[in-house]
Amino acid sequence: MTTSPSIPVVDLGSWPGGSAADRKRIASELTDACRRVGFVYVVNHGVPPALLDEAFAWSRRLFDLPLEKKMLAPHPPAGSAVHRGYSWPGLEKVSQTLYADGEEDRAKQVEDRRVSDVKESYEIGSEDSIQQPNIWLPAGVLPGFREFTTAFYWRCFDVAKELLRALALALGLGLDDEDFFLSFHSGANNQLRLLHYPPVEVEKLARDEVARMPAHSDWSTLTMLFQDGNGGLQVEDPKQEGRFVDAMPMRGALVMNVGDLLMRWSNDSLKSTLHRVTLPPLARDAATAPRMTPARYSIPYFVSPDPTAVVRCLAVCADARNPPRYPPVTQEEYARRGPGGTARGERLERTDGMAG
Ligand SMILES: O=C(O)CCC(=O)C(=O)O
Ligand SMILES: [Fe+2]
Repeated sequence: MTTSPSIPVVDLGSWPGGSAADRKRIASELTDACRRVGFVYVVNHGVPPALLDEAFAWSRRLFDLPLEKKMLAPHPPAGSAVHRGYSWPGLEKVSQTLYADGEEDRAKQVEDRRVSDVKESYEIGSEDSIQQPNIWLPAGVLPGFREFTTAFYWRCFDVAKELLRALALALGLGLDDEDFFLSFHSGANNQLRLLHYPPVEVEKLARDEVARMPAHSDWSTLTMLFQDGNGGLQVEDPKQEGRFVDAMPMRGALVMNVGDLLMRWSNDSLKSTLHRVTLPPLARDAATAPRMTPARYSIPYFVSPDPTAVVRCLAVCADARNPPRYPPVTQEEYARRGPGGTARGERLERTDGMAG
């Protein structure tokens, strides 16, 4: 399996216990990738391949359950602020309205989508979150699922903490204050998402008669994504608006991307890049294209600040010639605005009113 040339690869292997020089180099590589592309493959991140295989196996077991069993943990109806539990195929419709730089009132492009996404998902948060209580299947339906996924949630946060430390180090926040971002992230407001895209007709996907996940950015500080080997994730080319490149699967790697809040914190110097899930590369070749795409499983982990954390433009990212572009906002307020809330003059709309 290959990677995409335009998405950098960063090896985190010598980050823990590495020399100061090693850590600086890794931190700069990661942060440069966030500046240029907003997406980066991270290898040797510390989640063992066997644990990832187990996570995907639990995801398969969950989605293999009959619909009526999965519906025993239903995602709350549209309009609810709670984004937990099982979303059945067609419930969610991701769309994004793009606005000219920072201006909320001038629509540059308005997407009016009539099709729903052919995917199902299950959202898990921390057991400590009061605002976002988990919605579990009744005991006995998938024994072991709750225990595995809650432990996996915190395992992912261990990796996220190192990524947040590296970003703080390279941005030069204070005197080597690696823990700057961590002080806003207790981990309780993150979200683990299991995603399953069932096979769909290649022709229909190619003609936009069905969708998997249309272009959007994430609301998080950062997102870590684990994907299976089937492909389909695409990332907007930072040099050419509207052109998307494949983020090819790379076994064992995670794909990290900058979310809207980190972009806001960094005064747009780190990029929250549009991405989407569409036809996998194999299915685009007319000569060999199967009639149906393979199924796709992916596991994003959205890392967000605590609800009362104030996201304020970092002093090191602004000066007289480049003043702060956004007023300070709490995570809570930012999330509460829901569709129409702007991170960088963009809107992310979902049928359930929440986003990762
Ligand atoms: O399935 C994927 O690879 C993408 C998921 C994603 O972008 C999201 O859930 O925000
Ligand atoms: Fe996303």
